[in-house]
Amino acid sequence: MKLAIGSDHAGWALKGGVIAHLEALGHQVVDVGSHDANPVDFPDIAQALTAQVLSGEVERGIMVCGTGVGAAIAANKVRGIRAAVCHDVHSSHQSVEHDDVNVMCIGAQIVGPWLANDLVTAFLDARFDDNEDYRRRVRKLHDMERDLK
Ligand SMILES: O=C(CO)[C@H](O)[C@H](O)[C@H](O)COP(=O)(O)O
Repeated sequence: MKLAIGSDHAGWALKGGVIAHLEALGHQVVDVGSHDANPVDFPDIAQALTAQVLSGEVERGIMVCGTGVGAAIAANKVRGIRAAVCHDVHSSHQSVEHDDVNVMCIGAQIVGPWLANDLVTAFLDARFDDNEDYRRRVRKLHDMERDLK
């Protein structure tokens, strides 16, 4: 899969290992930054990453910040993005299967490199389970987004 990955300074070191893992699995990875440990603001990186997803340049995105929380808040501000913090393997795949999540967020202060690799693998291996209930719920998310003032 072609995907985008981004991090702030807190997620930068973990991101390097995740990229190596994903490339070893054969994924094509677009790194939208940051590219060093200097402080950056996660909303700026989330904007660059979500733009890649919405343009169709990549299928999905992965954000790494300190906790995953700021990255998820930022990404969810963008119409068309369904982002989730995923720190366990079950949520990592079910978030795609049931909720059609397109941006996964992980916290480098919360998970280590081995678990991070398992999480992103579960996320990318998962496919939306296209049944009526899940479709209806995702449609309602779109409706809520459309009705935002
Ligand atoms: O986790 C984060 C946001 O939810 C960020 O990655 C930062 O770790 C957090 O905001 C702390 O920022 P700092 O500049 O590293 O103190």
